[in-house]
Amino acid sequence: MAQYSLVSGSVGLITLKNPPVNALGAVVRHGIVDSVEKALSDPKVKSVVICGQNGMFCGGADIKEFGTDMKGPPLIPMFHSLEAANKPVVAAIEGGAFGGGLELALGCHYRIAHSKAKVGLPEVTLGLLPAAAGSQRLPRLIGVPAALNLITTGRHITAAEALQLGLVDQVADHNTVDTAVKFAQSVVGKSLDSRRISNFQCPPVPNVDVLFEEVMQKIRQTSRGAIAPIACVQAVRAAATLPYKDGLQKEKELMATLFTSGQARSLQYCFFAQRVVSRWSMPNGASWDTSKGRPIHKAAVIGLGTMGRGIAVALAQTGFSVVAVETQEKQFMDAKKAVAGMLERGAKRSGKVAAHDKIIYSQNLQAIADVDLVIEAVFEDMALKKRVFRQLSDVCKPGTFLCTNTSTLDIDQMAAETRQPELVVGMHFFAPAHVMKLLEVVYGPRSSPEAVAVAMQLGKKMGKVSVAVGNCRGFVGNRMLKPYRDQAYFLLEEGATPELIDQALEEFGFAMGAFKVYDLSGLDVGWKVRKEEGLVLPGGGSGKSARIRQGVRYSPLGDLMCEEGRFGQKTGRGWYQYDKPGSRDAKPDPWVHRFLEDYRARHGLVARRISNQEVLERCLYAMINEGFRILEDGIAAGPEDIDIIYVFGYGWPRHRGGPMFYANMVGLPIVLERLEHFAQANPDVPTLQPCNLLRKLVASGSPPISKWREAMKNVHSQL
Ligand SMILES: CC/C=C\CC(=O)SCCNC(=O)CCNC(=O)[C@H](O)C(C)(C)COP(=O)(O)OP(=O)(O)OC[C@H]1O[C@@H](n2cnc3c(N)ncnc32)[C@H](O)[C@@H]1OP(=O)(O)O
Repeated sequence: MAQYSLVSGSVGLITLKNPPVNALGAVVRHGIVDSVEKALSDPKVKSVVICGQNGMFCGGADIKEFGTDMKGPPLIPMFHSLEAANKPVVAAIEGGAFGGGLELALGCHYRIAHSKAKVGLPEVTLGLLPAAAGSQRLPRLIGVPAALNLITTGRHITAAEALQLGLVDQVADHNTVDTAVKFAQSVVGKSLDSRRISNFQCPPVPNVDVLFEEVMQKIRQTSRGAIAPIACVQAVRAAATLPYKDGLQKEKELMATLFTSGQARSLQYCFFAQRVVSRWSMPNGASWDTSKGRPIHKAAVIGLGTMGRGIAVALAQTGFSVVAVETQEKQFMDAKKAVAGMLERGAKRSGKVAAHDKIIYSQNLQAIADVDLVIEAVFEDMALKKRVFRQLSDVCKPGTFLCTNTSTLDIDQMAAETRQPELVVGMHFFAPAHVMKLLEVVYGPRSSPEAVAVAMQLGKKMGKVSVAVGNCRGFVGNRMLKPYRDQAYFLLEEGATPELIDQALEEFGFAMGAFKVYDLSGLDVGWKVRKEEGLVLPGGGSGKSARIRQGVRYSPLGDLMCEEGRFGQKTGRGWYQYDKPGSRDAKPDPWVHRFLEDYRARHGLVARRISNQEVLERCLYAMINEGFRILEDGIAAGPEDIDIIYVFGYGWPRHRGGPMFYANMVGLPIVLERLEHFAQANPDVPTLQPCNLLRKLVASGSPPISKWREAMKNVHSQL
């Protein structure tokens, strides 16, 4: 609702009330229309202030209404009537004004923001554009380049930046509403013509066509197929080149396309999914609202390789005291230098002081005796990790949480080495750990709810999107990656090239195709693991058994590449060629094509034409099928958990919502039918066999993704 009151004898105060963010739902919109009418028709009222309750101006349109028939007054006429009012209207912005909330403020004659408030037009992140005249008013107010930046990125800016851009008129340090009321009184009688933004011309931009051409080109390169950023540019261009009324019409047309698009649905799903996963639960019933963590003041990182360095930096930048331990002399010296550099660069970017003093370096494990939490990041070797956990259990004070950054290994085996296995959890960071947003928090059968709560809270403090998952090989992310990668290799055997597969995946929207990722992360990493698993045969093996391991189809292509010393970017040669070792510019390599032809000839394989569609279906449906198995096994609490992991950790295009949401969009019967088809053609690939949960969902009429959790309830959990 919106509450109306008369304050200071002459100011009509309209307070938006719709917790938690005062979104502009139908009831609020009715409330605003009624209140404005009261204020404008009351002769006692000389000016109007609009604010939001509980320190929050307005989080924008109510996103939950988007899928409905959206009754109630529309926003644009409401903002026009505010702007046309003959009494000054002032927005008092506390907390934040986002999307429709900022558009409401732009309809007012003046804007006053609290110094801690943030404002922005984040519609693009929801697959939309600011279509309550925001795309037309903002460029007229702050100029085309600045508006383009805010609208196409959706970034939230501080009150200080908003003041500098001329987006707000004043910044208040104390009571914003009081300040706004006084301000409103002070401007009574002043002409409002110059305050009505829709009357403004956009400040002229030299070479406007060139500017838009450049921006559009950049956006096409970076948007990975997302349509909303492009529509945003087109809408701002309309503001820059057309009269307000025509620009508004263009905004409406562009929005009509976006509003019902699958991309908007996907992005809005991601918005809510991100919030759903923060409300974690474990199969034993423990959950975010019943389990409390403990405060962490001092943490330790064990092992200062790539991951350990990133984790130490992330912790220090969050404000934790960190003991960084590395026992090998050379690695220790290299790490100290590298971490200092990372902190310096981070400080330069953020404008904050580098947090060097937060980190104490040591080569001695005894230095961590008094820490509250340890994150182990030593080499991915179970014997080594077990030894480290035994030592940690001896050295640390009782009650210290012991976390492992393993990306695949069984955390329960590590817990078994300690005196308090209930304090052991996985904290699987993604490289580079100080940059990547995702954190998989892995609970084992003995992990306590308190330990999970601590890891989840720590992740949140570090600015990570933390997802609680169960303990199995590869957890959620890497477990699903395996069938995807297997299919990519099988497709090479059947006639594809790395370029063909990567192009299909990148056109789909992945940041990088499977083979570019291999080259980036190093082919030798997986080779080492496969060797330990006994999968690697010299020369890839021979005869029929060369392409079968433990009864299932296996491609030795990755092993053969490693035998050639082709480890990827680091050696300047991998699935692509690079100018020099360490270079990132991947070029197709005729050597790889010949290598594949020789391989096929050796194994009697006849290359066939492989379409982009087949690449997508084989790679993605195999991955999705594993996702359903993960749900079936109770390793992830719901499809949202899987999708958020893929969007934040694996370069899955957000505008496609995550693998499980994508399956829901494609249609479960289609996914099932294609998997059945591929499974029949590849009986030696068990990961293509459709799993029971998928079959069950299809048999029960393919309910929408929001109902999958119900269907999962009756499926047996292995935890
Ligand atoms: C014609 C079209 C016109 C206009 C288009 C729009 O306005 S689209 C909406 C544009 N607004 C946004 O994108 C803002 C979305 N919200 C946020 O970014 C954050 O919620 C916000 C406002 C910065 C607050 O962040 P905070 O971390 O404090 O809270 P949290 O994100 O956890 O949100 C709390 C709960 O509020 C729900 N919520 C937030 N915004 C909206 C919204 N606009 N509509 C509906 N619901 C919203 C959010 O889901 C949380 O709910 P919960 O059930 O607690 O998970």
